[in-house]
Amino acid sequence: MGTILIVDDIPDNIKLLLFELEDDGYRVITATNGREGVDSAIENDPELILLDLHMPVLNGIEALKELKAHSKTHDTPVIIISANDDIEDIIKALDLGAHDYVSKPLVYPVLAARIRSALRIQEQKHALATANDELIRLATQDPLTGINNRRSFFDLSEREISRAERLNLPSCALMMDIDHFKRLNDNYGHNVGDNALIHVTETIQHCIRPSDIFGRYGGEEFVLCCPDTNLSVATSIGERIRHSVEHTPYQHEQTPITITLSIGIALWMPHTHGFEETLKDADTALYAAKRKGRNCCHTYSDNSLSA
Ligand SMILES: Nc1nc2c(ncn2[C@@H]2O[C@H](COP(=O)(O)OP(=O)(O)OP(=O)(O)O)[C@@H](O)[C@H]2O)c(=O)[nH]1
Repeated sequence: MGTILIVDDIPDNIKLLLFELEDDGYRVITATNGREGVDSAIENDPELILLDLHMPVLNGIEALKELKAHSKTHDTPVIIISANDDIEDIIKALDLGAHDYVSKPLVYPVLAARIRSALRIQEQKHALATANDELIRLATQDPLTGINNRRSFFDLSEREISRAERLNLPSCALMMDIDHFKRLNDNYGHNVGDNALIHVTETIQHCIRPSDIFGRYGGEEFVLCCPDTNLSVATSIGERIRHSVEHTPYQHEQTPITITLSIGIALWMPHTHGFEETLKDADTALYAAKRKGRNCCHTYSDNSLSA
């Protein structure tokens, strides 16, 4: 059972309700004017608020406005307790976001049913929000490594590139592919391969800035978008990643397994072409790095951009 905050300036009203609600198993906290009520709601985070309309210091409508404007309480259901002739105020309160209202004299079983209904709806809202978060996570995260999947990488990097275009800033793409990963799978099994992918992900994460967009592009291929970054900085980022992966072996039981990366780097300049083109350039550079013998970085050179 949750906590209910009663805000009412008449002690006898509070006493009556408190007795009934506690009897139903709720924890009850109380306040005797709107000001106290808002402060108590922010401090105690109740599941529901019973708010009287006519009160000194801050009346019910003013208190409701404050509750709906505060990040800690804007989602807390509020049931207004009103007199029968409060029609205008009841309409105002519902328009301001009150969940429901009950008229005095209170009929407790009706109020109790409305409280249960409000709490049920609140619970469903939370469950929906959690399910929504989970859907977003599934749609954007690579399930093995937890980093951006390809689609999320594209979405986030497109957003950054639009910003870079507006601010006239260069950006870079790095394509990174584990060398001879098939051998690792063949020698140690697919599960060890999976754990090695997680290990490489974590090693790369230690080398990048929070503003960089990191994603898993495919099986053993990773991609990085570095906004506001020129080619010489991107080359040092690439070299830092390459060096770190090579010198942070994956520990399989007693055996350290050295993993290396080949990295292709390409520059994107504002007002030239889309970032997808730069990703293709980085991919071309990656294959040049593979041809050069692997475990190295190669920079795509297009004189019109890098000159
Ligand atoms: N364990 C594991 N292996 C994967 C995953 N995705 C792709 N792979 C494997 O990665 C390997 C990639 O092999 P190749 O494309 O031949 O490349 P490579 O062996 O890394 O060789 P080079 O890229 O040329 O250095 C294949 O054996 C895939 O099965 C995954 O999620 N987990």
